[in-house]
Amino acid sequence: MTPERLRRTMIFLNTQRAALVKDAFVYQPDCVIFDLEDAVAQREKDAARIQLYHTLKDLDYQGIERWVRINALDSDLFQEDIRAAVAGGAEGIRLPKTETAEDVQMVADLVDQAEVAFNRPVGTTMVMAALESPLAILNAYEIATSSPRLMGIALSAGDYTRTMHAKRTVKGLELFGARSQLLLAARAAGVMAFDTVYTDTDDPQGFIDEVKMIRDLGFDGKSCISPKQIGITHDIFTPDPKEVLHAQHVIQAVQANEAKGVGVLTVDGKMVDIAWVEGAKRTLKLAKAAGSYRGDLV
Ligand SMILES: CC(C)(COP(=O)(O)OP(=O)(O)OC[C@H]1O[C@@H](n2cnc3c(N)ncnc32)[C@H](O)[C@@H]1OP(=O)(O)O)[C@@H](O)C(=O)NCCC(=O)NCCSC(=O)C[C@@](O)(CC(=O)O)C(=O)O
Ligand SMILES: [Mg+2]
Repeated sequence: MTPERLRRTMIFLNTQRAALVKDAFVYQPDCVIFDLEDAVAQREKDAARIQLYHTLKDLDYQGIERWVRINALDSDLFQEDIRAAVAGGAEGIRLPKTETAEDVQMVADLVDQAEVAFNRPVGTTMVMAALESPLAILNAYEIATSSPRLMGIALSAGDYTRTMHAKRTVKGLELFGARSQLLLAARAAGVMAFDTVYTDTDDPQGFIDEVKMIRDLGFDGKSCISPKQIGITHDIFTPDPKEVLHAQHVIQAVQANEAKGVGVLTVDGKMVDIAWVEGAKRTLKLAKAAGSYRGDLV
């Protein structure tokens, strides 16, 4: 249930605002998230859900993956949100404020029922769990392994810092433990890992620094709130030509030397062995997906 594709950017769209929703594909994010939760005013929830259904049915997002952030499980809205998302044909559902594996399993059961009710292929709608509290972070591995529908887990720092009584800072020390635990859980479970939104849209340097940091930590992508954040994130997640060349050298050299019975060697002045090959392949996959590598090593 984790179709391999790039998910470097997932931009939130307030489903209440038709103008945002109708043009979002022009910014070319990897994914959009139609928000029915916190961005939508309480009295507009039903209108937003109806708009969501028509958007999913009628607008061509040109291959951009469409996710729906449903309302949380402590509301009386999420069941109808799931039905509208599945009926409209969304690729996935993002569950906010996920706390336990059972939360995901309950949503997965409702998705099963909706797929049958609306004649969608059973098992095709993905689920992503947003972890927004200390309990969620402590349960990260159980959540990450909770369902075959689960594509990935995402950190949500706004609610996480609120529930931790922490202060959101530019350097992000307050998120270090949560980011590490979430990543460990995602990698151990074999699902994707997404970092939280950066809310200061007028601080490009702070955003750049944060995206570089989360890329280096190992995240697959970032939740975004503004079109300004999409190009920056894609650029940072695209390996530069030197990295692409080095990755090719590593794969070719390790393969050639393996045949000669040599395990460890020097490539471009750096020691490498078989352990470096997977990272090199990941670099080439990212470059290939971004159109900057056209070779056949991956
Ligand atoms: C912040 C602001 C109001 C600013 O608007 P402004 O209009 O002042 O912005 P400008 O920069 O002036 O816009 C320039 C041009 O881009 C267009 N444009 C702007 N934003 C766009 C967009 N998102 N998609 C497409 N288009 C867009 C705009 O229409 C204009 O187009 P045009 O007029 O044609 O020039 C706007 O961005 C916005 O609504 N963002 C999404 C907010 C949202 O959904 N929050 C909920 C999710 S987070 C959360 O809940 C916390 C979380 O739960 C997170 C977790 O779970 O991970 C946790 O706990 O941490
Ligand atoms: Mg939140």
